[in-house]
Amino acid sequence: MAPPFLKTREEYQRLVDSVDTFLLDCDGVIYHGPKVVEGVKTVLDMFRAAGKKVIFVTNNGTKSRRKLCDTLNKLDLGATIEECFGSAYASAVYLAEVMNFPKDKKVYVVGEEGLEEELDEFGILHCGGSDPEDRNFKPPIIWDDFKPDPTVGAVVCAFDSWINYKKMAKAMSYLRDDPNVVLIQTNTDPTFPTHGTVYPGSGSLSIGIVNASKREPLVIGKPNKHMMDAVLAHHKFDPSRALMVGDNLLTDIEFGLNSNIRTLLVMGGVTKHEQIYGENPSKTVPDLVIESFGNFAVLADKA
Ligand SMILES: O=C(O)[C@H](O)[C@H](O)COP(=O)(O)O
Ligand SMILES: [Mg+2]
Repeated sequence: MAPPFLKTREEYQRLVDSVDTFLLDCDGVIYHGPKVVEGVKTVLDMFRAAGKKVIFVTNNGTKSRRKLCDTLNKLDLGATIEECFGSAYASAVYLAEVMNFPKDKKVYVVGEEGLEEELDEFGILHCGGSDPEDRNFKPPIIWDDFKPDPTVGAVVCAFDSWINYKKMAKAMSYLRDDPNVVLIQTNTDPTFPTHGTVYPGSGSLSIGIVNASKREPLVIGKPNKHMMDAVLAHHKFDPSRALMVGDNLLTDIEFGLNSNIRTLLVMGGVTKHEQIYGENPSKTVPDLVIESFGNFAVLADKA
């Protein structure tokens, strides 16, 4: 059955009254690229003033918790680092605390500074990433130039605006040459919303490495439990009074479903109206739908 589309002030109020903890996706819910979604500041201020817990949960692997917090605060959203979680952080937690990644091994990073920062926080050695040697690639490919680092024990792929053939070839060869080298993807989002449309996301960038290596990657970000484990290590909340708000059915809404948390889908991000209300709707169904998270701002208007 198609989920209810919330439209009235009364419907918004009833939902808000039933929630103590809001888990908020970022790209597509809080901001679109550099722009904050209209009404979101008012909504967050109102929720916090009412004593509600707000937790930001992004799959964006370019942002460390610190960077995510800075991004939110540049938009005047008053975030604290304790409220901020990302797939880069959850990946570092997984490597350090679940895998006990050896201190003398390195991660080959297909990603940016935010991921490197989180690895540094956990004392995990890394190479690749922002190293100019890997970023400044121009054809032709000089195959003999690549001297593999024998200490690489994992390849971690995140969103990487500098993705190039050299990085892909290096990542693939670490995986090809040593079955003990593990492949981790921070997240697999095919697209993300920005500048009024959608563009290739992290999953679309790392799929070539997955294909070439023929490895089954371990995926950390939403909808996987590793992301929720990272949040739950910092925050206790009653799942029956929590709400996962997101724009992506396969990451955010599945994440809520996997965690037994109600879900609210916002439009205007990566999901199209027909995926919910069309003739062949998605099998992933949110509990509720709203045009925008900013719509709750009408509740701040006492008139
Ligand atoms: O490509 C990516 O990494 C993701 O699409 C993107 O950044 C998702 O962020 P989220 O919507 O989870 O905040
Ligand atoms: Mg999103």
